[in-house]
Amino acid sequence: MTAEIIDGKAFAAKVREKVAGHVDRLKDEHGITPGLAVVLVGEDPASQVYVRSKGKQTVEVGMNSYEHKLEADTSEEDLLALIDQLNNDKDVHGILVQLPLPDHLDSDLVINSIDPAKDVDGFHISNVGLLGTGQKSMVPCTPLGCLMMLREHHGSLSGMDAVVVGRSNIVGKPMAQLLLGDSCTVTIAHSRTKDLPEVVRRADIVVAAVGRPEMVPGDWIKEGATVIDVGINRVERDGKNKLVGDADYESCAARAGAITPVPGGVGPMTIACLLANTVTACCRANGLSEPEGLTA
Ligand SMILES: Nc1nc2c(c(=O)[nH]1)N[C@@H](CN(C=O)c1ccc(C(=O)N[C@@H](CCC(=O)O)C(=O)O)cc1)CN2
Repeated sequence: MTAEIIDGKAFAAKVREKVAGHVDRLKDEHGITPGLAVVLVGEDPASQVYVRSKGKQTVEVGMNSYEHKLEADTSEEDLLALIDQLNNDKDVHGILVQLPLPDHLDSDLVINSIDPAKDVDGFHISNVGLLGTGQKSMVPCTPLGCLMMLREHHGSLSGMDAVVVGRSNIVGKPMAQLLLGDSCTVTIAHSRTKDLPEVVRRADIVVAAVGRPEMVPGDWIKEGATVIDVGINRVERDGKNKLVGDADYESCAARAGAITPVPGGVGPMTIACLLANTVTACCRANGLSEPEGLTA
């Protein structure tokens, strides 16, 4: 079998188009412009690229973008003061602190200081609890993007066997909650899972989110399964830098029914879903109905 390629770049463009439509309506009918504040601490080169891209795409869909770039040695007190200011700014509907933070800053403390209603990353402990109990929450962008692509590809996911390889708070755990919410039978596998290849071979849906280059080989994949590759790993091949996922693309594509490529799969959906979450947060803050097609 040769897998169908799930084109995340094209799908993300459609999500952005939908977001732009909702933003137009918010402006025309309610006089409200959604605003997203992104906070970057330090000069991590990859983070700088992602933050630039977030700002650009925010403006492209018609929203206001507020960028706050802080020195790498910014104190926790100063960062928390900025978040407090953004929490109280009525023009800011979404707040995101780019991760990873420099080591001297406590990420959990910082994330949990964001107003949960403005936490467009969905990382605040309140949103984690709401998602885990099936209540309305802000949903982390990468898993939301994966869910949207899976729903688009399969229609209903009900009754499917899903294996999430990786148990991070940012991707693995919320991904499992979302799949459970769509009535999949879900296994979270990790480095200590016994007979990992056999566990993965049972799955109709495999979400690879371990952060290890090409860890999942094709012979772990059930014929016809869907592979969602969350990994973004920079490796050197033949003297050149290359981006690869957590799944070995060639061998997985030879067995899977559908697969997301890296780059151009899950990555672009992360920022598209951030924009979607900002519109959702803005609608909720103003007592308006949820934007259709942009939430879990
Ligand atoms: N506060 C957050 N920090 C981080 C998150 C997050 O969701 N919230 N996720 C990642 C980084 N990230 C967004 O912040 C992100 C990563 C990758 C992409 C993307 O489009 N990747 C492209 C490849 C780009 C490249 O060449 O490097 C792709 O996969 O096609 C977008 C956003 C960590 N931090």
